[in-house]
Amino acid sequence: MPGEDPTHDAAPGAEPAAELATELATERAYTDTCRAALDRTDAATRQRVREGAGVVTGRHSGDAAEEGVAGDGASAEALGRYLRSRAKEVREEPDGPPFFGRLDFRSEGPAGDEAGEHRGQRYYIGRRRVSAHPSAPPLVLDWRAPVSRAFYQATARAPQGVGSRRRFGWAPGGPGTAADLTGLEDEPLADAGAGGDGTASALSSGIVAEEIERPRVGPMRDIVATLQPEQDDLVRSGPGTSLCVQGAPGTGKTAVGLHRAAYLLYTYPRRIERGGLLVVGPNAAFLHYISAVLPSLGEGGVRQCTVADLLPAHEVTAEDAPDAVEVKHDARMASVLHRALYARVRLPDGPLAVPDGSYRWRLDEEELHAIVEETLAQQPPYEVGRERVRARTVALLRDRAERRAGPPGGEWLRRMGRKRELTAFLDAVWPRTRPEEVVAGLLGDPRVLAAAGEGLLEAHEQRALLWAGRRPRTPRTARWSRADLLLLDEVAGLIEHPEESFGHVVVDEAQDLSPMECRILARRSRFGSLTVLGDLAQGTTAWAARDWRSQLTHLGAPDAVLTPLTTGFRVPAALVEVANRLLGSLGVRVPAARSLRPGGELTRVPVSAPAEVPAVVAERVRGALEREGSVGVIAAGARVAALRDALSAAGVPSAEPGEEASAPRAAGEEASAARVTVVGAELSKGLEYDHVVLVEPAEIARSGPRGLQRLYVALTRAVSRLEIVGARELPAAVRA
Ligand SMILES: Nc1ncnc2c1ncn2[C@@H]1O[C@H](COP(=O)(O)OP(=O)(O)OP(=O)(O)O)[C@@H](O)[C@H]1O
Repeated sequence: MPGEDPTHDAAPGAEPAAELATELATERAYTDTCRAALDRTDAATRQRVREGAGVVTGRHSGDAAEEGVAGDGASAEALGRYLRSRAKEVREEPDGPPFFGRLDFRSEGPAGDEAGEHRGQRYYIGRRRVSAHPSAPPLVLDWRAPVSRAFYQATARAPQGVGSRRRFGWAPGGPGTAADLTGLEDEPLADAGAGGDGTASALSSGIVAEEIERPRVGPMRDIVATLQPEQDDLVRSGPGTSLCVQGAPGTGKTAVGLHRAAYLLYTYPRRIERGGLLVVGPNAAFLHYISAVLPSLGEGGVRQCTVADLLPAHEVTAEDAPDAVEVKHDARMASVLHRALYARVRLPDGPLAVPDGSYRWRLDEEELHAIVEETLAQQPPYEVGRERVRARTVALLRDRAERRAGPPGGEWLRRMGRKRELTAFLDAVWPRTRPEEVVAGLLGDPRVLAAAGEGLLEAHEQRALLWAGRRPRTPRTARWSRADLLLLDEVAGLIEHPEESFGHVVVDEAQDLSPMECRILARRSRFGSLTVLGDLAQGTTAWAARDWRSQLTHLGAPDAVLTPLTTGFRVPAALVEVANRLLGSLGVRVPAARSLRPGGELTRVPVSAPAEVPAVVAERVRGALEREGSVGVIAAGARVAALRDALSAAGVPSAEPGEEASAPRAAGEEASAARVTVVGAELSKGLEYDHVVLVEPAEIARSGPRGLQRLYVALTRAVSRLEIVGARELPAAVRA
């Protein structure tokens, strides 16, 4: 492995062996200095947390850096919170190399001028800032600091003042001590004069290539050491911009989204941390897979969940027929629910008389009409609307009173606002309600549904929605289905804006969200921005998006900047070629992927009889286990359980996605269960395995209306090898 050999043949600027050995010795000594500083900082942070107060040695050099001495109660509380989370991080932050890169800025020549204040400076770049003392100049800069940008962006053509870029190779998985530093590569930039762009130079780096080729076992890793320029551009876009990344499989969408989250938290801590940052993924296995990335970047406090986790916490005890599910996910339901809710508002049908001591104030029907109509026209949240009607009615009363006896005091206004007659009036024109009442009222009553759905829902769609057998007596006893929770959340959002609103939301596999699911996220990012990640070609749900603009509109970010990523870091060229054959049959227009990784092994394993498939799969898995890395068996969902049993019977126990590390295993089985995962094509989304055994692709292709998309997902999970096992013919769309 190149990384273990200090004399490995490094890219441009490789040093002769003796010089390299000297350089390595110097860098190892620097590693020791950094480690000692890190140990001191961590010990000091722990000490400070124990003391519970004091000056924070900000790890952030952005505007959080000087977050300081607690003055008032509020900032003391904030400081306490910060210290607690900092202490947690110190415990959680894994050891690892203290730096992965070095920049040497030029001191002379035109590039030296370009270097500006960094002229002649040398900077080490790592996952976190390292300094001997809070006020001492940093030994290592955080990768997110502004100057680190040049590490990712400088090229021979546009050196940005950088004379030379150094990359470091470390023993994989090691704690990052001096002994783990195994190699380095220098890339001269400023005097190269011509040739090369960022991508080319990164790819001629043995250290980058090795990182990309490294076998995958366990959860996803961060990619800070090898971020590519176009990825870095996305990662460093500001907090006010919503982004949408249309990325072919393995182009690093997920990685980019998570690194952007880390970047935003570092650069805009007040703005982003106050609102909170949310990462939304498609399922628990995926969330488990990505769960280690942000903590490895020092950001532990980010909420990572599915859309369903954000929904009201009702127990799901009913199941919908597929046609009902489809209507409930449809964007039209938002309008239907809006109508159903506002159908409760009634225009006043008479005057209002409010007693005040021995006197009675009288408001005319027309005046009251105007109040209700104007409030409706302003479209406030329902609950706000009710209070607005109350306030405006009281204002009318005040005008009356003023004309008669001069301005009344605040106490009088409060008394009027609480009058029984006024509340009765409000209950009649703008009654209080709850989401459960509105949704149960709609789905339980054909007349209510017909009125709210008129011109929006076809008769057969209304029939699909109606609770026939399970009509509850009260909303309290209603049995809710999974899709009903979407409706409840929608209505809750119409009644009152959700309390939970995030400063930034990263949404992965966003093509799969239904309009109603998108709206759940839109409601929770009203004052923030979004990073929307996905691939239209991988849309496998019944409602998957076919174009980004409408999806972005549902997500509340119609103006998001749409950027394609097409350079793949996972799937090698030979396998991308097979997957790309499917693109024309998927009903969407997306740019094809091109792989950065040459090679890849594709093996077709025909099986003579369907009954023999499981045994052949077991045999191939056993063969795959002889090589390094993870093995994924991907099949149509309905086949997964049987395959798992067959593998187990053949002595190759496997795990479910996300369970690899904790899979139960008998003596002697350690390696297999931790390395072999059997997963349905649908659930394989976002995951990757070094070796994929793809079982009966024809079955996957026929598994429902988005079967070909599911097959496209399955075909793009392999990092190195893909074996296609099956008794059936390959689907026509993938045949060469
Ligand atoms: N710059 C990079 N350096 C090293 N590895 C990278 C880089 N970019 C992406 N990768 C790796 O490529 C693989 C695919 O990345 P990721 O899962 O983020 O892609 P994706 O676009 O979300 O894929 P999919 O659409 O299939 O879910 C991961 O193992 C990731 O770590």
